[in-house]
Amino acid sequence: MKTSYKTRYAASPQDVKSYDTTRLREEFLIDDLMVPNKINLTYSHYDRFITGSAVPTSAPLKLESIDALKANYFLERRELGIINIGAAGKVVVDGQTYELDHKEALYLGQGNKSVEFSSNSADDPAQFYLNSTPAHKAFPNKKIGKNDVEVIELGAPETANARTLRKYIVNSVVDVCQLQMGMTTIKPGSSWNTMPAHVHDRRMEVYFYFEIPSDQAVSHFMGEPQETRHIWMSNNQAVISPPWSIHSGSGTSNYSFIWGMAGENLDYGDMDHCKINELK
Ligand SMILES: O=C[C@H](O)[C@@H](O)CC(=O)C(=O)O
Ligand SMILES: [Zn+2]
Repeated sequence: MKTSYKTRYAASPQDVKSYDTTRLREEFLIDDLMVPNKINLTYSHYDRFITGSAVPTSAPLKLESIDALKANYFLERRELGIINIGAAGKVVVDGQTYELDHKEALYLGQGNKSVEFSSNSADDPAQFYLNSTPAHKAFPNKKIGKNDVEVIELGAPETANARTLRKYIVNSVVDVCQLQMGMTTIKPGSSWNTMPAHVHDRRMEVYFYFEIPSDQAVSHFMGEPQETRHIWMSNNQAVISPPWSIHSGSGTSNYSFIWGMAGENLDYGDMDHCKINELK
């Protein structure tokens, strides 16, 4: 069995106030991503959002259904977003092959029965990051190449938050039920993402941090705006952000991250911003 999964339940902000470092990490940190020759998944009860990775080496990896879905196949009642952060690879979906180069993405709609991941080179594998959410309507599969994304420049060097945000799977690029995904890259010399911070109680979010140098780290900030906590993150780790929580981070170097969201609406701009000098 090359597919395994863990379950994470939803926690209330009242409870999270009393969590120590260990408990906070047990509930929110995902630290088993990008393991070669495995599909590792985390099933969160926040919006039933699945976060995972597939790193095929010499043999392809098949996306199998997991017991938590009680489904005949993984995408029976789900949609899936895939972003490749490794070398070139392929995703074969019901006989159709999609070539995914570094930082290319694929949206798969509900109803696809067979999904198989492979790398073009076993020594330099593809690294597929996966986000999946419940879906009850089948939208067409779509590859999103580097030229298909919507690019926004945010922040400034003076406030150490200069970054480039790329929207890959949003409803202006591809038809989706509820999944949204994109990638943000912090510019050299800057460290802060998503600052000014925001919450969006309509949607939960998962952040996957990558391109962090091995001797550096990112401190991820979570919690209600007036009751924040932090989690130190290493390269290729993800963190679940409850709908009531801010999700912001500051690195000891620059880095990139993939954000994925699901919930009540598809309005990317629906955020309640927090005043920086009012955070606690
Ligand atoms: O709700 C939106 C998400 O938190 C991210 O898209 C924000 C982000 O990448 C950034 O500002 O750096
Ligand atoms: Zn957000």
